[in-house]
Amino acid sequence: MLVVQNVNTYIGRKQIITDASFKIHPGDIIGLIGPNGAGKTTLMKTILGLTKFDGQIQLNQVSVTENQHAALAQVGALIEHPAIYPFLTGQQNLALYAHDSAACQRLISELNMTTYIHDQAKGYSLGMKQKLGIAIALLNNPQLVILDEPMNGLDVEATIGVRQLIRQYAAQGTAFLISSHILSELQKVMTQVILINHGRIIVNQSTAEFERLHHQAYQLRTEDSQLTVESLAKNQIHYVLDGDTFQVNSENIFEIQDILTAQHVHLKELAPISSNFEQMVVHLLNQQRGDHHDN
Ligand SMILES: Nc1ncnc2c1ncn2[C@@H]1O[C@H](COP(=O)(O)OP(=O)(O)OP(=O)(O)O)[C@@H](O)[C@H]1O
Repeated sequence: MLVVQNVNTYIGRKQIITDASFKIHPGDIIGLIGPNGAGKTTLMKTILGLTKFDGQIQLNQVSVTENQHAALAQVGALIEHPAIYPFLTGQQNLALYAHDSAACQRLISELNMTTYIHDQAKGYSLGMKQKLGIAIALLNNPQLVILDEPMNGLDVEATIGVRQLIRQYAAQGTAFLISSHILSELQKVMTQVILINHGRIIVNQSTAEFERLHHQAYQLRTEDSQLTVESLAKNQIHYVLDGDTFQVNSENIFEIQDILTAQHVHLKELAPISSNFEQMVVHLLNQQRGDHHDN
């Protein structure tokens, strides 16, 4: 559906995105993550034809450029601050974009906005504006929805509501590209993760693949802890021992199994320690910096 190929984005003379390539398919929920200033918003703006870039961006085989936006009719977006007219009511703001008023009413009630939708938007709180911005992005059954920090300012109930809406739309084929610093929140919905650092995509994987490949820690128990301690130490394999449970790094688990087999020590348990997505991301970014001290 969306193909981004060898894209370089420039702001002024500064290159912000370098050689970005990825695809988005119907129903994908892509979590776009990365440190402050990594280029997430710029990448989103580039897809929306709002920046200078070279390379190819195509939506359903139709090119998007800085001056060619026809393909974007099927794209809903919320980038930075929602584009809301303050002297119009929420309802009037939505009506500016809505093709189908019944679908618009459904969104208002799904996002719990009925009590204030007829008030002027200038009196809305941050979260109320955010919900209105999300509603605008979801109007008219878009094929692709781009959301920059959508959970900004949302309370718990609104966060759950937006999460459910994202899942519901994705199940019907809408694709999402969502940036957020709240990784635990993104983790609940995303099916694919794109990690960007210094304007370069360093990871583009399904969340299942990401967790499998970047899982750092495993726990293992054997039938002979003492012999296991001696064998691991002799082979200079780092471990932490708690009772009879060893915590080891994922990159060592095949070697450990070979060592234990050679010593005729049987495994009682070998299992990944429940994944902490945040730690995995920090570890990857630290690896990029050539620094291995995770916090
Ligand atoms: N209008 C601009 N003029 C100059 N530099 C810019 C402009 N907009 C963005 N940049 C630079 O581009 C880089 C990427 O910024 P961007 O806003 O895309 O990052 P981000 O990943 O969205 O960050 P954050 O998580 O803080 O929102 C930063 O170094 C930023 O300083």
